[in-house]
Amino acid sequence: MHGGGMNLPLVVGRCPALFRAGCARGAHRFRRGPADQDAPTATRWLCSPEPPTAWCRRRLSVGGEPVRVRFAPSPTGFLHLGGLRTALYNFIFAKKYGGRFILRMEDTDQTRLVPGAADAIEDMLEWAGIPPDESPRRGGDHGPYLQSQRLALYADAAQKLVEGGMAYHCFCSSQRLELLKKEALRSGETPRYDNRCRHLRPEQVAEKLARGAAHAIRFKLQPGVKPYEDLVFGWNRHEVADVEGDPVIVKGDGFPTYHLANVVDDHHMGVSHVLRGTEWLISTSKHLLLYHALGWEPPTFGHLPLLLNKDGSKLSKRQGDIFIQSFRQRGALPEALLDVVTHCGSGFSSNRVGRKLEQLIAEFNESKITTHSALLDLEKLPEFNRIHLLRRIEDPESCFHLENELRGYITQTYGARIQEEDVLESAYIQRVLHLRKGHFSYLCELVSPLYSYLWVRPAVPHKQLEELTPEADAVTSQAIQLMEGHGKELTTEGLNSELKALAKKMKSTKYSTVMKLLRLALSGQQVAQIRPSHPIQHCPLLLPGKFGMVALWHNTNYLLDPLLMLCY
Ligand SMILES: Nc1ncnc2c1ncn2[C@@H]1O[C@H](COP(=O)(O)OP(=O)(O)OP(=O)(O)O)[C@@H](O)[C@H]1O
Repeated sequence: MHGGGMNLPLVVGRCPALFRAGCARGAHRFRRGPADQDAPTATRWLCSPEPPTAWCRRRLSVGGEPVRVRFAPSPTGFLHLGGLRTALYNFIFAKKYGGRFILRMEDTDQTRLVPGAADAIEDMLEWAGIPPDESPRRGGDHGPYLQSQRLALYADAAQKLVEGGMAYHCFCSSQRLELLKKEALRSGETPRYDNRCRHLRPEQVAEKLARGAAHAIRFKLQPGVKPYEDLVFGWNRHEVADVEGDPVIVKGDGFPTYHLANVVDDHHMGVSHVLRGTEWLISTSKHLLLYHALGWEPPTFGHLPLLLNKDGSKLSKRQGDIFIQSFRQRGALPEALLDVVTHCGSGFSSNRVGRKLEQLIAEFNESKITTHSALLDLEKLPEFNRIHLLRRIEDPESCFHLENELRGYITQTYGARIQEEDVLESAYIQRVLHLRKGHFSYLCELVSPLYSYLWVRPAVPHKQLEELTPEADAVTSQAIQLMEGHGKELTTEGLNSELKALAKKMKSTKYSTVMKLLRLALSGQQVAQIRPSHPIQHCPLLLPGKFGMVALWHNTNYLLDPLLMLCY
């Protein structure tokens, strides 16, 4: 199975034989070769012909050079869950190894910039609890952190490459490039630049530059790419010159392309580990050629699996519904979103919900990151959010913030309809939060029509109550007396037996009708709201179903008002 190696076009992955034999990182010095001619769909695994070289092999520099990782989004849209996942892994990696987490904005594609996106991305990282140590907003020793402000560095690097004969000016028009592309497609080949301008004589180049001819700069791809060890994918080598034309590194507008800019920035910013999405795996050999040509030591690379939509497509900035801020607006908590992006596997020994960031950092293990991408599962978000809301309610400081947020929702939703100002008081709101915790997934549920009785008196027509029983007035006035008599000392258990006794005294009203009547009068609800799927032992003052509202109103000193209404 492991034969001798030669120039193979694509090298990705681990040797299944070794992997099965227990080598976790897969195939040291093995690479995937082309499929056999007679078995085109099979994969042959071949020995790597050359041992990996030291410069492409730098390991985690714990205790040595500081770990510096960067999250480098393009502000061509807002942060989405896939980006959040990659940012989180960078953050965790930095914190685990005592390093620094850098945010760099890759804003060189000026045509696609979205106003406000750069700021919004940084806002969302902060909101998610994974703030960068260095960033456009925070600054740092290796700034500026916006690529558009680092153009001189790219120009220097490009000039160095041109002067060293490793890059050249390309004067090909867009029409010619388009034609090349069309011809390739017509003959069933992969389009690639034919490297024509590589062969221009120096005087031809000088003449064109002198008359101001439009041009780009292309990097000369050299054969003989060296293998490198990816933290996730193991040994890799992509003989890029065999399949691609020389890539543009500086565009006609003077801005660098991703390939040059990220190499130059990672070098000047002292980035030790590049952890980015797998879509860049194929480009890494190209980047290593650039490092080599510039005489720089490359960082260690780790390509992270992508988050995919259910249809298998990559999450994209063009999908508004997966933006972090839209989840935030809908009431999702950052901890719940972190659960969503870590729950789909990879990087942790186990898949647990409800971990705090410190636990994620402690449990992170980069050797557990898998190579396969993960499908985004948003169905679990409400449940994750419920768990984290419950935790926040139990923490006094977080509960105080929730209280304020909920007060905002109440005034926004009910405004002038609020008759009793007490419902806005801290004690009352906190009480509601504690009584209902574990029963709602989003804070705004507490101001939904289902819960309106908590904030405004229900307007239940007397006639509707009488439809339940002709003894409606008698039942309600006796219930009032009962509550007045006991005051705050009435427990739910006590109330339960008292109401049973009350029902017995009635001529034609069963106990169940008494409860229905009170529920309707107090809440405006025909049916009990407590979700049977959730245990209610956390809510000692709320009995399942029928007693819920009575106990709540009573114990919040809000007691008899709603019942009194019935008397008029
Ligand atoms: N779906 C995804 N899952 C995991 N990581 C992702 C995903 N999409 C992007 N990333 C990573 O997030 C980082 C920032 O990406 P970027 O801002 O370019 O987002 P993008 O969605 O890829 O952009 P675009 O939609 O413009 O292609 C990169 O390292 C990228 O690999």
